[in-house]
Amino acid sequence: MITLTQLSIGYQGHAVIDALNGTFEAGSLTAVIGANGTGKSTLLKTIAGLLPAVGGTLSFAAGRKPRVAYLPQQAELDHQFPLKVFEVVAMGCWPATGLLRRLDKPARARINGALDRVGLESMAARSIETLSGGQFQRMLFARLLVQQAPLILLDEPFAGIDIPTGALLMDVIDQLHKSGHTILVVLHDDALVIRRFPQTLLLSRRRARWGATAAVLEEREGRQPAWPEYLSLAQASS
Ligand SMILES: Nc1ncnc2c1ncn2[C@@H]1O[C@H](COP(=O)(O)OP(=O)(O)OP(=O)(O)O)[C@@H](O)[C@H]1O
Repeated sequence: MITLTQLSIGYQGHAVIDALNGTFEAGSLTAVIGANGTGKSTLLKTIAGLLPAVGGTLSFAAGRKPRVAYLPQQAELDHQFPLKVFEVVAMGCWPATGLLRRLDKPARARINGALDRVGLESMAARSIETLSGGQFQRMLFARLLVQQAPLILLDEPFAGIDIPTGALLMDVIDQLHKSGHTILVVLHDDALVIRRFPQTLLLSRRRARWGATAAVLEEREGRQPAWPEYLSLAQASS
């Protein structure tokens, strides 16, 4: 679905990370992990087309970029906009219906079904300014369900979210994965990555590791000593 060839990403011509090579296969579910500042959000923004690549190429299957649904970190979103929950979820229909076309019955049914799926059926008429962080994220996931974009990019979707909401949203991600969407998710929770993400891209300042999650994490753990050196010495001298 997406192939990166010697891709350098960054800002104003300065690379944050250089020479990324690899492929996100069609229908894959990949966790993008790494320490703070290693370029995870930058990579998603570049794939979404919001940032130009600093160098190298980003190519898409069939030579055409698919429709993309991109969810930035919550902090980058405006929660104060004067819209109702239903209206935000209905935006997911725009690629199919156009901006000004009235929503037909099947479209309304899709929107209501998505609100139901994320447990917001009773909040359709609520103003989005009144939503909690978890409710806001549920609403955005309902829009993803309506949108049905082939490529889905999620930047830390569970940050600041309560556990039941996180579990529900992870199930929605699984549902989208099973129905064939290609999904990249930036995460900081290794336990979740191991349990639920078949593929991992680990970004670091030196080089990226890419592949089956168990192999990528094993390689990373393998590089770290089990105990810090000073502790081993202290034990040896006691
Ligand atoms: N608009 C910008 N202009 C210039 N540099 C930026 C900009 N946004 C981010 N950076 C820098 O690019 C680097 C990568 O940032 P990015 O947000 O992609 O990291 P990240 O891996 O997503 O980090 P985190 O886990 O903290 O969210 C950082 O050094 C950051 O300071």
